[in-house]
Order: sequence, then structure tokens, then C-alpha cells
Amino acid sequence: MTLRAGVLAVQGDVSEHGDAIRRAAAAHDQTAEVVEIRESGVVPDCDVLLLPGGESTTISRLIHREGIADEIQSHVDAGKPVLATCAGLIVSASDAQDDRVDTLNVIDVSVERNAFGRQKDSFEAPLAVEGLDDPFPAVFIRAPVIDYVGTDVEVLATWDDHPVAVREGPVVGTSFHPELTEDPRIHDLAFFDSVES
Ligand SMILES: NC(=O)CC[C@H](N)C(=O)O
Repeated sequence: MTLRAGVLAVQGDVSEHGDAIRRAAAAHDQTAEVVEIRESGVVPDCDVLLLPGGESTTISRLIHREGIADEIQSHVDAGKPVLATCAGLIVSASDAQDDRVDTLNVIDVSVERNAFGRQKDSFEAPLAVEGLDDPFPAVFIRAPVIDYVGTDVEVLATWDDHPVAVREGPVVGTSFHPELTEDPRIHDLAFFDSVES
């Protein structure tokens, strides 16, 4: 099976997500065809979506301007998988506590932007994640803190008493950047568990 994976490419770390989904697919003897999303009309043909890290105020502005935001919401309504990382999670949240981010409201969490690692902008931590046997090397870069999760949201990992990986229906969100390591297990958990079942 070839999976058509759309990476939101209006801004952010796009190519890394493409590589990560290809690695995860290969681990399942599948291939991923990666398409970059910069305009409307692409999302409806995608099996899965990746919403990368970057700058959430910019990403939010561009996806609304280009008519991509509604298409992402329809993708989620249809039960199709999404992995949203860092700024992608902020854009996906129900609340970003920032008027400049018009969120998609596809995962019921409230996030505080740039709240992790104020003293030290980025850090890596070995993270215990629900469903993974060994810790995941989680890279945090000016990461959002999740300070509220809705009742339908499953917390997959916490760091420093805060949820940092969450799932609601087809959407998995992380405060950290799984695409910046060689380890495919978060992409695997977001896509191949759900796509294959
Ligand atoms: N690494 C990231 O994606 C950082 C997110 C960024 N600080 C934002 O709020 O948009």
C-alpha cells in the first residue's frame, strides 16, 4: 500500500517530516508518497496529514488565507489521521491563548506558546510514551506547554508534570519534534496503528 502523506508546507520544518513518514512506512514494508501542501485542493487527496513545527502565528494566518484550514478540519471529521508537532499542535488546539493564532480546534487542548524551556530554548529528554517499550528521544524547541486537556483527550506522555504527547480520535499532537530524530516510533504510533487497523 502506498500512503499519500500531506505535509503542511506553508512554513516550518517540512522536509524532516517527509523523511520521517517515509522511514515509518518502510518499517511496515509500505511506501509513503509525500506531497507538500501550500494551497487548497491538496488535502482532500491525502490519507494522512503532518502539521510541522515552525511559527504558529504565520502557519495559522496562511492556512486560513489559502483555504487549507477548512480542508484540514474536514480531514479530521472524516476520521483520517493527523500528526501535529509543536507549532502544528498549537495551530490544532482548541485554544492557543494568543489572538494571533486562529486555531483549528481539532484537538481539545489549551496551550501556552513558548513556555517550555524559557531559560534554555531547547533541550532533549528521554520520554516515556504510552505504547512504546523504550523512552523516545524528545527534542523540545521553544515548545508549548499544554495546560488543559479535554475529557476525550488521551495523554500519551508527560514531562515536568505537563502533557507533551496527546491523542484525540485521529489526531496525535506533540509539544516536541519527533521528526528531528531518526526514530520513527511517534510517526508509527500516529499513522500505522490507526491506518492498519
Ligand atoms: N519549534 C516550534 O515549532 C516552536 C513553536 C513556536 N514557538 C510557536 O509558538 O509558534
